[in-house]
Amino acid sequence: MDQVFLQNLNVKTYIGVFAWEQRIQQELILDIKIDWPNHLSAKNDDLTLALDYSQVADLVLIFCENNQFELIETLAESLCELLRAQFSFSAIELKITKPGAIPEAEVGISISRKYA
Ligand SMILES: Nc1nc2c(c(=O)[nH]1)N=C([C@H](O)[C@@H](O)CO)CN2
Repeated sequence: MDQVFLQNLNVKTYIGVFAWEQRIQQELILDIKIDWPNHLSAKNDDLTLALDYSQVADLVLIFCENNQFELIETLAESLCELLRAQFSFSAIELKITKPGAIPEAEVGISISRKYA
């Protein structure tokens, strides 16, 4: 399946399990891959038939700015549901990296969801 992707999307959000984290916005890096049949938009050279990555980015940025979770897993699930409701795709892969969470490594989670 073709995909539309956004890589290294930098968002700011309230995220974390600790009290100090719940008072400050932190940076997360998102990599998003969404299954989308790109041949239709290509054939017609028509953005309305494409999955517009700008619209995806705007939705994700606004959601992150306006919501707060403890776990990045919860944010990931919520974002997949939000994007699926808006754009009706059949599958999504989402990776969230939390820079600076621990000094020794780059850490995060990834999820993959398929819909009927
Ligand atoms: N699998 C996860 N592990 C951890 C998370 C998380 O969201 N998912 N969060 C934390 C803390 O918030 C940490 O990032 C603070 O530095 C720890 N482990």
